[in-house]
Amino acid sequence: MIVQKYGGVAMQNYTSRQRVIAHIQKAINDHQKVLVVVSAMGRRGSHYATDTLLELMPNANNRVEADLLSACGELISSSVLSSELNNEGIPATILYGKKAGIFTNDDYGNAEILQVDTFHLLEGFKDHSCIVVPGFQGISEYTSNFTTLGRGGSDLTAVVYGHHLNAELVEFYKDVPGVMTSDPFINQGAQLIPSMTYNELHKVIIEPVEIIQKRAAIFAALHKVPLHIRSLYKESDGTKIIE
Ligand SMILES: Nc1ncnc2c1ncn2[C@@H]1O[C@H](COP(=O)(O)OP(=O)(O)O)[C@@H](O)[C@H]1O
Ligand SMILES: N[C@@H](CC(=O)OP(=O)(O)O)C(=O)O
Repeated sequence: MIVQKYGGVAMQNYTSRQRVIAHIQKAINDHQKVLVVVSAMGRRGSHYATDTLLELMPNANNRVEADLLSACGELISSSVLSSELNNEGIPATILYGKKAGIFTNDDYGNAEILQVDTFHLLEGFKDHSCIVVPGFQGISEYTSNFTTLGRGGSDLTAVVYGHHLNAELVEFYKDVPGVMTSDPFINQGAQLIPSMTYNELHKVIIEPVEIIQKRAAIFAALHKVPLHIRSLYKESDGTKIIE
């Protein structure tokens, strides 16, 4: 069983999601079961991207409402992908809200995960090779409100599931070949790093555009979750994060 995470760029349109579906099919062939964590579609300006949704509430002073609004992006994305997988003949199911099992405190916008309940995921895998879950969100243990896990938080969702489900691997499909010596969109001479330690990964996570969310990298290092960061588009081997 593996976990795959697809970010906003991978989920942005039908064509990119066709690549997502091809990677999921391959994962089912190779690993039998795959948990797919998705982010909201696209970047600022795309209809359902997190930043676009948040523009609907420019003066948000109620963090309950802001988190509910942001969580909608991943709910849209996961429902669309699950439907497209089924249309392609890949029987997938979607789990969200309490059934996704990520329970948090009430620190809206940057909630802390208090408990992970994998019951419904394990039940789902009895009948399905593929389960799709919206990333970036949890449910408050105290109020049952939607909460979010900090910007870039779908990475954390994926790593947390990887740990609690004892996944063989957590894969991240990005718009870069893997982790490079620096951001290739800034430095064209950047080189792919084929493998690195958790410590080395930590050093290349530089704001504002983090290759992987810092909280996710810290959690992965703490629990030794095996990570593979790779390209959605190119048949590159990407970067393996090893101890
Ligand atoms: N060292 C690095 N190697 C590769 N990409 C990097 C690096 N540092 C920053 N980045 C940036 O990280 C981005 C990928 O992260 P992100 O956009 O959060 O992915 P996604 O949302 O698709 O999961 C790349 O588009 C790139 O601009
Ligand atoms: N959509 C959320 C969560 C996330 O992880 O997105 P992405 O995987 O596209 O970075 C955000 O923009 O913060």
